[in-house]
Amino acid sequence: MRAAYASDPAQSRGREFPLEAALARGPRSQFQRDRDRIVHSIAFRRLRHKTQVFVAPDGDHYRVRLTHSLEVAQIGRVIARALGLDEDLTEALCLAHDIGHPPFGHAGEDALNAALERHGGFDHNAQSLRILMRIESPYCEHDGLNLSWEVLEGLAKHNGPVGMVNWALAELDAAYPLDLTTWPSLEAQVAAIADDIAYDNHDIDDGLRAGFLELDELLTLDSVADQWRAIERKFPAAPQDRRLRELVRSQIGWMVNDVIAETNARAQGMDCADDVRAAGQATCVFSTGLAAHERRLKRFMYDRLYHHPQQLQTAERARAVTAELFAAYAQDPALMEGGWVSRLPSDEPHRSRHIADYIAGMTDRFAIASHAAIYGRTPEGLRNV
Ligand SMILES: Nc1nc2c(ncn2[C@H]2C[C@H](O)[C@@H](COP(=O)(O)OP(=O)(O)OP(=O)(O)O)O2)c(=O)[nH]1
Repeated sequence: MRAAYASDPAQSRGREFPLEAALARGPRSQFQRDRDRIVHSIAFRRLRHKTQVFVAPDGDHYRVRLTHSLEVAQIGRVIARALGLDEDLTEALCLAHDIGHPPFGHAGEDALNAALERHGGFDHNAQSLRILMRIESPYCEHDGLNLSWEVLEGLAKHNGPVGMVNWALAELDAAYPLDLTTWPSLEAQVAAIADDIAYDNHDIDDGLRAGFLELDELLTLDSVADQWRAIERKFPAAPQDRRLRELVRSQIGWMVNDVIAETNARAQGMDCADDVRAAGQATCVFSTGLAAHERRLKRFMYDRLYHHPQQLQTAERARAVTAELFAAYAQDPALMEGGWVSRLPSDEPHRSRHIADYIAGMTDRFAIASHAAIYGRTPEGLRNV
């Protein structure tokens, strides 16, 4: 049953470019249409070759941004349904939340941010909106996918109210105001916490698979050790790899149930979606106990996996490759493919931002191939799994 504080597609604030009446009356709700526009986008398909944790992994079982986004959507839908929220809006937000990531994940983002230092910097969340509102343009009548206000609002405020507004977001917000200073809908808050639940857990799985993490190290975290002991008691004879899958599954279940209970309690008395926006604080959160565990887990993952010496080395290489691509296109824009050369603005900051848009849209493998074509050798030291 739809909760009073759920977003209602029939009450959507609309789109930047109004839909033809015939389209608006079709069989799908507005948020269903948004979800479908995202699934059919090129930017979404490119996520299959974008870094989650490991750059261009050779192993088929590692997460990439696409499989991560699908896992986020699965978790988001479970939470949304339990809370009576709009599942289509939640799913649209989960599927689109990483669309602005450049190649090589955070390393690529750091390099583009440095390249645009004098031109306002680069931020993957703002870039998601730039892609969806301006860059990917499958329609004849306007630029962008022309998504509902609620989807754009949720993406812009993936991390809550926006304090420091990046230039890209400022530009889009000026054209189509997104109320950046309030909290977003509960659907957006669910998508954000589903993102954390998904990567907190699948990165354990991938870290163990890659040999960057060891089970003994993980068991130094009390809550993980408790769950592991329960699994050992329940399945004393099961092979280790299955028990590890049970561990990840058990932790996801624990987190999901905790979020549902805590959010349910906090949302009591809210009568509409705008009550969530006006709450002045997050409504969809972990309980205090689980939040403390999750912080410890994240710290552990940064120390042992994301900032593992081998990962830092790869990141250094990825930053260099991205910076070298930027330098090459800045010096000779004709190296860019397709219509990117003919659309190149002549003035700054627009010229540099255009080049950053071109690079940010690349998959890991396209960036590696482009670098190889320009510099005459395949960049080394990027892959480690
Ligand atoms: N290899 C590597 N992976 C990282 C690093 N920092 C984060 N990650 C991975 C861990 C997660 O799978 C994922 C989390 O980053 P996201 O950009 O998806 O979320 P984050 O919370 O940083 O930002 P967001 O919520 O999107 O504003 O990226 C890093 O320094 N190196």
